Amino acid sequence: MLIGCPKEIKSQEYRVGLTPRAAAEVIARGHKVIVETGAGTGSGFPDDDYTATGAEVVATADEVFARADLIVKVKEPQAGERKMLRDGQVLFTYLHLAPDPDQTRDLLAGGVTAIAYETVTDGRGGLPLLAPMSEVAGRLAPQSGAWALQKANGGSGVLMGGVPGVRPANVAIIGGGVVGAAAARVAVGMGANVTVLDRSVPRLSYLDDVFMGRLTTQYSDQVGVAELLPRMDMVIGAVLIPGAAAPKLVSREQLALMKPGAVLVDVAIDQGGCFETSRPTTHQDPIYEVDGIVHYCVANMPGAVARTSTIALGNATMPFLIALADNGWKQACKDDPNLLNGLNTHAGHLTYAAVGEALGIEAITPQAALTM
Ligand SMILES: NC(=O)C1=CN([C@@H]2O[C@H](COP(=O)(O)OP(=O)(O)OC[C@H]3O[C@@H](n4cnc5c(N)ncnc54)[C@H](O)[C@@H]3O)[C@@H](O)[C@H]2O)C=CC1
Ligand SMILES: CC(=O)C(=O)O
Ligand SMILES: [Mg+2]
Repeated sequence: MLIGCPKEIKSQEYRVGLTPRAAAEVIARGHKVIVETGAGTGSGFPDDDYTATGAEVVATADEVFARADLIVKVKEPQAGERKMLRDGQVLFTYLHLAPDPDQTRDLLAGGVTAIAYETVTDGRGGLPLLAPMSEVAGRLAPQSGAWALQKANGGSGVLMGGVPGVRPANVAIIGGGVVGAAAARVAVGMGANVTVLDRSVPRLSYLDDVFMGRLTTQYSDQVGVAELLPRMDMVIGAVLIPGAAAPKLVSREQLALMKPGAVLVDVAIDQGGCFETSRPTTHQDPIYEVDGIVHYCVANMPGAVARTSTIALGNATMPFLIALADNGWKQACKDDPNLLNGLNTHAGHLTYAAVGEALGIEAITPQAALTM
């Protein structure tokens, strides 16, 4: 199989979908690899690292898209990339379709077989291809939020850890999954006073256990969130209902409950965001203010630490990439129901129910797609 990896073109996205190690692995199994020149540079992998594995480095994304059977990427295909995708081509990347009707329409119109990293499962209730980037974004969230709290950035001027005699920042993390736990770890480490909210009591028990009294857990309901807001210096949004549009947990009206210069970090922005006033921002222009509250809503946070993120993502995608290359997408998905859960579009059909519900498009089952 010919596997193609273009250079990412989303704003300030320095990750790459295929590491030289992954290229070496599939080439050793008899496959061919083409990589766009410069694709790995932002992650510290020059073209030579790819050519050393036997991969072919080509000058343009057009050539990668025109020749490859399987395209491996990081971010959802941008409008220009979607024009280059072909009927029957397999795309393996993050998609986040629920809040993105334009992308969904283009993938369906193009007849692309698209497997979304964020909905591949592991059979233990986890999302193995989302988790590594959630670990990164979670660790970054308090750091980015602390920067936004600084006066020069519009924040209230509160230091995360306080100082002797002055209280630390109050930080609420809504959603205690992978992002939430990683964010808690860093926020606690910075000395903040941390509360984690979740709807899963077993998850709250787990966090209560592992943090051994260094944070507070709270069941997440509307009244509880509203009661917390007036005291918080920072609220980190980290909820997920897999594949679905994020539920809105803080309304615009509720911003008035918050302290002026408090910060909202909406990590769930890639699924549409969990605060009503969130809209996606970029690393170039990461924050904006609504009613005196600073919003940080970067949809590709891990791109900021591309070296770490690319290697972590490459480790996680490698076994699935090998299965797709060795067996073809259909057999690989028949063999592995967890990979099949990643299928979001095939031959003009949407194959993920939660995306269909969010966008009002009828979805078929992924099993039905295997018969087409
Ligand atoms: N902006 C970025 O660059 C990145 C964003 N993400 C996003 O972060 C979000 C969280 O991802 P993970 O932590 O991996 O998901 P996860 O599935 O590990 O955790 C989500 C948690 O949210 C909880 N939850 C669901 N509804 C809730 C509610 N109404 N109130 C409180 N908790 C609720 C669930 O019980 C679960 O514990 C996702 O939208 C993901 O795509 C992940 C990586 C990078
Ligand atoms: C998860 C995701 O969208 C990202 O890492 O950018
Ligand atoms: Mg994203």
